[in-house]
Amino acid sequence: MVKCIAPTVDIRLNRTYSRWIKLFGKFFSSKAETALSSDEIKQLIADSLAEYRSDIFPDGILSLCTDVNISLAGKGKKITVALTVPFPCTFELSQVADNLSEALQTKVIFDVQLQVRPVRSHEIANVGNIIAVASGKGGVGKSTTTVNLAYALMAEGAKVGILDADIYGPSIPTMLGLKNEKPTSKDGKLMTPLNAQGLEAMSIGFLVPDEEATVWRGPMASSAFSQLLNETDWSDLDYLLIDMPPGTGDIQLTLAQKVPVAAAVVVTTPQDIALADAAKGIVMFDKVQVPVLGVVENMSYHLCEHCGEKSHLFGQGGGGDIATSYRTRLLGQLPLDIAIRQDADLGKSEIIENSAGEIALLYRKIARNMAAQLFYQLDSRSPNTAEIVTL
Ligand SMILES: Nc1ncnc2c1ncn2[C@@H]1O[C@H](COP(=O)(O)OP(=O)(O)OP(=O)(O)O)[C@@H](O)[C@H]1O
Repeated sequence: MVKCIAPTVDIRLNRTYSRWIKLFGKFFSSKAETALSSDEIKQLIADSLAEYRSDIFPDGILSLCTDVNISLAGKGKKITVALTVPFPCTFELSQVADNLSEALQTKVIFDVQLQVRPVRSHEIANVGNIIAVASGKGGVGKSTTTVNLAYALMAEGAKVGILDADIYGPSIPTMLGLKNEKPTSKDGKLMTPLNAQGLEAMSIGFLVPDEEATVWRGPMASSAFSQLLNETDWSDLDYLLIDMPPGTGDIQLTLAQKVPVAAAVVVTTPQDIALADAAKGIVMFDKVQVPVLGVVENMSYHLCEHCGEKSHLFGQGGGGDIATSYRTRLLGQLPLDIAIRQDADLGKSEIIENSAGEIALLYRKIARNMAAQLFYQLDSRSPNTAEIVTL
């Protein structure tokens, strides 16, 4: 009988790469000195993807990816891992690929397809999941955070839109560098959203002068908002982020009820007064059965430009405490940083400027956490999926 020997390729594990050696465990110790067969390499990669653990992959990468295909080209000079993921996570997977490349001493690349399923059914055409970004108190950086999270989701691989529900003080046009722009319409019925570097945007600020909307009463403001939501020609978005008006009054409650929001994120600063209002925000979403994915703590700390020392100007630990008290989670913390303020004023974003910069990476991590939470908490196969409340 002829014994079939799998062809070997010139790939050996990198002995010095301790993190992955630990992961590969006994396989490494038996194989480190020998060239590996292509089947062994594929198995090794599959095992390491299954074993990998992080906040967004608590049960490994393979447990939730589909269409996984590992292929070797050019006699093992390049390994491609093709897979489909249910939430955007490009940066984390690129780090995994880098680690594998180093451990195997050959180029490993991930060919990632994103397939985000809507967790709540609704009538808004071409929109997957609607996420409300809210704050109990004004001025905590909710709009700035919404814009940066939108770009961060895009950098992680998603198609994203932003809807400015802050009818009384729309700041999204300025923050996207679209002040004085007007939406057009192809059919005279639906408005084509404006496009800011790939991010689709709609705001009352594009349609009426600021002073005009400021005097609208509640019902007028909420019907203007419904029109913006329903009469915009979005193009196949994975996520639509809604920049909610600050506060927890009637207008916010009406919007939270009227819009088929899949979930909400609450932005706060660590000051006591902001935290108390953030708590009211969480309670408001609870009331209308909109799950809160977590809290983003903005202006958490300041890093001294000269000595690098971290100072907590507005207090410390508040965002985490409130998340724990209200049984949600802290999605992340952002510094008080002049670059964030300047970008917002100039209609730019750190993520567009440099998607691998320090601040961009913080926003990207929060965006991944948010999208992963939406998937895990509200996976439509789970009994926790929100009921649609139609009023
Ligand atoms: N992390 C940050 N570092 C520095 N400046 C920030 C940060 N976040 C927001 N800002 C600045 O704080 C100001 C308020 O931000 P923003 O308009 O986003 O707040 P808001 O909560 O949306 O306000 P409101 O809803 O009351 O209009 C802006 O000038 C913005 O540039």
